[in-house]
Amino acid sequence: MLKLTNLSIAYQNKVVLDHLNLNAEKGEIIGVAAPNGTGKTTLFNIIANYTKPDSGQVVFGGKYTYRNEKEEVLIHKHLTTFPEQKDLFDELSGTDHLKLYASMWNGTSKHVPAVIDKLQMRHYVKKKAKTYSLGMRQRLCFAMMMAADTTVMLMDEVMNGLDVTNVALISECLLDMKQEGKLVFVASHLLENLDLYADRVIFLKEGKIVHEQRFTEDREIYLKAEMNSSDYHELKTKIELPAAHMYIAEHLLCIPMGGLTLSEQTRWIERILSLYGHNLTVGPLGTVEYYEKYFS
Ligand SMILES: Nc1ncnc2c1ncn2[C@@H]1O[C@H](COP(=O)(O)OP(=O)(O)OP(=O)(O)O)[C@@H](O)[C@H]1O
Repeated sequence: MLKLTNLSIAYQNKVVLDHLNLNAEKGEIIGVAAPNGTGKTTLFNIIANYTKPDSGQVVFGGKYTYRNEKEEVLIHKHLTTFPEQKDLFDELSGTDHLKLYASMWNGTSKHVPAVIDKLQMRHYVKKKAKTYSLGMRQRLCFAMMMAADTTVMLMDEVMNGLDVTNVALISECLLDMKQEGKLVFVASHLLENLDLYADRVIFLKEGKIVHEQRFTEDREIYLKAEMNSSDYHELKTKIELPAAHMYIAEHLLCIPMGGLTLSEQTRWIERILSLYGHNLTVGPLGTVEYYEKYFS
């Protein structure tokens, strides 16, 4: 559906994307995780052709690129980017915004009432946007994407300014979009939230995808023990830890359990429990843990 090949861009001396490659399919939600200023927005801007890469290509549906205006129009019929709150029209109501997006991309606004209901906006959607709180504006921006209903959606900081209830509501809508076969990119600093709906999370570092965590496949199970750095170094003098173990962000020891027999697994659990009893869990690594591994 969407193929990124060898995307590179640099500003002055700073390399932001460096020969980045990615294939993405319909029905996928791809989380993009990286610290501030790494290149998430730049990546989205290149996918949407708001920014030209220094080299590389964005290919849609196996054949369309931004080589000419005709193909750009074709691509943009199927792609939306998350509106910025500052781009909302103060004097227009939420309904006006939704109808605008619906008719621009969809040619009809018949589904707008269903979007309003789904996002529980009925009590405010007829008021002018200038009267909305931050969270109300953010929900409207998301609703506009739902109204546009395109196949590819690029969502930058979609959860910004939302309270817990609204984060849950939007997460639910993202899961619905996946069921409907959309391809959704979500750049977010709410890392645990990505675990709820992303099929995979890519971690950007120094212009490249330094790690891709897939949630759809069998994931490696780890014995995870919280321990400070002096306990970790002391432990290493007492027992030989498996070569593949990780010590993440100076606080989390992770011992892979895959390939071990049940009795070996139990032995590791007993050993770590007897030495450092508290805060021990068994399970796969989540987005937070990989983030700490690569960026801490
Ligand atoms: N037009 C531009 N001119 C010069 N530098 C730019 C431009 N656009 C982006 N950059 C630089 O590129 C880098 C990546 O910026 P980008 O906005 O893509 O990061 P981000 O990962 O989206 O950050 P955040 O999490 O803060 O939104 C930053 O160092 C930024 O200063």
